[in-house]
Amino acid sequence: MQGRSVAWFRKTQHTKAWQQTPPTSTQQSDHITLSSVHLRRGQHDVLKGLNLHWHEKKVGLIGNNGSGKSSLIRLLNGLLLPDQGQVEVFGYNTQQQPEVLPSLVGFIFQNPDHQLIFPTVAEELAFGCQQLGDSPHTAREKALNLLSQYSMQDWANRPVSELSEGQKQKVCILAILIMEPKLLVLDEPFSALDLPTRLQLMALLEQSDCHLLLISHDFSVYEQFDRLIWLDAGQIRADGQPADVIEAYRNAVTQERA
Ligand SMILES: Nc1ncnc2c1ncn2[C@@H]1O[C@H](COP(=O)(O)OP(=O)(O)OP(=O)(O)O)[C@@H](O)[C@H]1O
Repeated sequence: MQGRSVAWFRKTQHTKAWQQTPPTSTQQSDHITLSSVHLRRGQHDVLKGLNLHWHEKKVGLIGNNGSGKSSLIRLLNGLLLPDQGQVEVFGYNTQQQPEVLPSLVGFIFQNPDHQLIFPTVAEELAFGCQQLGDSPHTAREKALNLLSQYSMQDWANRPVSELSEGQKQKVCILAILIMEPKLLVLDEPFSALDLPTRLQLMALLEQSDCHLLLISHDFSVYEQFDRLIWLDAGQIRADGQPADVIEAYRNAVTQERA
């Protein structure tokens, strides 16, 4: 997705849907389920009858370029809808109840510049709260509280444009976490970042209580993950403990190159 549309999505889609359509306890579940999902994009059958179900907190998604990872994650907040089959996120069908999804599912993309739209850090963080119905005063208080929680009080008035890439990505993550999504989806969020910054951001994510779905070509980030899914040409090729799935993927790539 291009940057402008990510910003647009955050600005327009994080509406007051949560207040308008509060999820009921009977509706909510801890599962995400894709049932017989077919997805066609352009001339490509990207997903071909995909069945996938998970409840684990930290799940990774790997696969070659073009295997369908980004398409799959866009099904989780209704940015894409399946041509056939169903997607249910915490009990909500993405076709039947799309209005609830922006409050449940947060996205972080590779390039923070595509996501950040306000001049200062505090304004950026407060924006999400205002979208969820807080007054400007309450939203700013929440932003300052969150910054203190992460020992970043002095970041409040820093101009976003003067932050490094890693610092911007940190602000992006906080700007989504402040909205308390139940699922946070990250598409290659660390690819431009050095090792210390990656470790710092992973630690930040691990402190949060939400479900994570992470796409990364850097497999070291999956060490502490509960589950890793390997998507190959729109189908699940392996699914299980990260170490096992990474080994299977590496072996397959090595054999295919031989
Ligand atoms: N906007 C689009 N219109 C048409 N086809 C698309 C579009 N975006 C992706 N595709 C096609 O869908 C298929 C899967 O792409 P997708 O971006 O989901 O793969 P990916 O696994 O995320 O790849 P990468 O690792 O390179 O980001 C590819 O064949 C791609 O050409």
